[in-house]
Amino acid sequence: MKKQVKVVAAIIENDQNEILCALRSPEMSMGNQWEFPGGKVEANEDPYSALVREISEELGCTIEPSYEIFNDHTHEYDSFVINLLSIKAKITNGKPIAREHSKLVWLQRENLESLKWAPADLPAVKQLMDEK
Ligand SMILES: Nc1nc2c([nH]c(=O)n2[C@H]2C[C@H](O)[C@@H](COP(=O)(O)OP(=O)(O)OP(=O)(O)O)O2)c(=O)[nH]1
Repeated sequence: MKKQVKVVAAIIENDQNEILCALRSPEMSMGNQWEFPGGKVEANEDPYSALVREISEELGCTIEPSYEIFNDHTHEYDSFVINLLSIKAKITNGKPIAREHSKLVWLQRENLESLKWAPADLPAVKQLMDEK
């Protein structure tokens, strides 16, 4: 059976209604694809704590999650199965810095589809584009 991983991803929106998109660096697995920043949920960790931890580690800022799952999607890659939980969040302290990613951009919803997203993210991207 393929390895199963639970991943949380932050949909961070700013006051201009732009969404933070992050480009995975070539050194990361699934390099050069766009994602919502986040990472794997550790054992005995709840998704919201995992999200706050991952964003602090990856982007060096503090977020407040919305405490509801915006999109829950399971996608089968060639080598593993991902359960991706996308959660909306606001930055409460600091400014995001690409510590691990190649690039960070803020995009309006209608422009999200111009990026090459990790396949597991497409349902969340679509849901975001459809909601406004
Ligand atoms: N953070 C994040 N990861 C995503 C998204 N979509 C998606 O398929 N993934 C995948 C990429 C990675 O294989 C995994 C997340 O792990 P991670 O962000 O901790 O990445 P990592 O480099 O530590 O992973 P790995 O090399 O140890 O496998 O989920 C997304 O929107 N955000």
